[in-house]
Amino acid sequence: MFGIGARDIGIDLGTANTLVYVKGKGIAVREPSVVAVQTDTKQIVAVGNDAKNMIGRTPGNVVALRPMKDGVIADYETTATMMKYYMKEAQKKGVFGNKPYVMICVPSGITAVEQRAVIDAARQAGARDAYPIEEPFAAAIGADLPVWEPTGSMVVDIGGGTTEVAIISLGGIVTSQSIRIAGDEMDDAIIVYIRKNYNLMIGERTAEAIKMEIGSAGDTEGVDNMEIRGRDLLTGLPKTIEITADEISKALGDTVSAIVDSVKNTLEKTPPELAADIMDRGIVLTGGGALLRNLDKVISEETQMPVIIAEDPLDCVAIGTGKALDHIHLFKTKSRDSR
Ligand SMILES: Nc1ncnc2c1ncn2[C@@H]1O[C@H](COP(=O)(O)OP(=O)(O)OP(=O)(O)O)[C@@H](O)[C@H]1O
Repeated sequence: MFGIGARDIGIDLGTANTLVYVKGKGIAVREPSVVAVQTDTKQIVAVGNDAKNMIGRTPGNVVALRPMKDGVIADYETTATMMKYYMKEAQKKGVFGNKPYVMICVPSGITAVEQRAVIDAARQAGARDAYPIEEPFAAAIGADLPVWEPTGSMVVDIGGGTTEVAIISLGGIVTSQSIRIAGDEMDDAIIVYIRKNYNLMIGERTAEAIKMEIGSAGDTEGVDNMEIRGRDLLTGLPKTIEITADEISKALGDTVSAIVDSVKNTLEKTPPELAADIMDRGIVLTGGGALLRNLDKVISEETQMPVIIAEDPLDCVAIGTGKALDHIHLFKTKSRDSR
């Protein structure tokens, strides 16, 4: 009676953003994975965009937390509450019915206990049942790669907390690597560069804005300078400076190299037949980090392989969780086997 319905949902519980995908409807919720909490009572005062706007701007008794910083669940209780909140938001919009099946993509660094806890939280939030899916696998499905066929596909998902590199064939991950270096690390590198070179303290949100506006993995030709504001560490007063794209490219150098190395390491471990398939199809980049200017070119130069940025890289994982619902029987078997 309760088969797989048109209103089952997929959740991309990302370290930077959480997306809820409703089967037959598309993406229903897209918000930052941020929660603002009252420090004394532990009460949640805001979630998502409202909470993100509070980062670095809260009074003493409120903290804006990213409960999944660095690709792992740093704060389980808050993560579970946040996920429930987003499921309720989607439900409020009337986009899914009672008791949907839920496919959840969790950061790959997550432990079995944490995974269990997230699944339980989804059940508590009203899921009939919930199944975990590995992030690069979901990204590959979302990027329309032929994951179920006996041919090699390679996906590099560059998110906020982690970069996941995986070779996929016949519905499984053949080889993969996950490093805790991605978008957040790029923001931190910009903060450190500006502090060291200009004695100027800038916040996470400013660093992210700089990365998105003028950041580049390589060539910076045609990219304008940018005016940025922060606090002068010598005088303690607010100050505006102008920085060039070349400087930011230099600041991002180590992070970009780490991502490229991880791609190369994974390629080295790839069986030759699959490597040949990937050579034909190209390496596919997903996740918000795929949008860093010229990152595709740099990876292509370094690996001598074609590199393609997926359509809607920020949505691939969520779309993949949604599409994976069509194959939920496979995930049910897997989850039963691991119990
Ligand atoms: N245009 C852009 N240029 C560079 N980076 C970008 C751009 N747009 C988004 N990003 C970065 O992408 C990251 C978020 O990507 P995404 O939403 O795929 O991560 P996530 O799935 O939440 O994280 P994870 O995969 O680590 O769990 C952030 O670090 C953000 O700053």
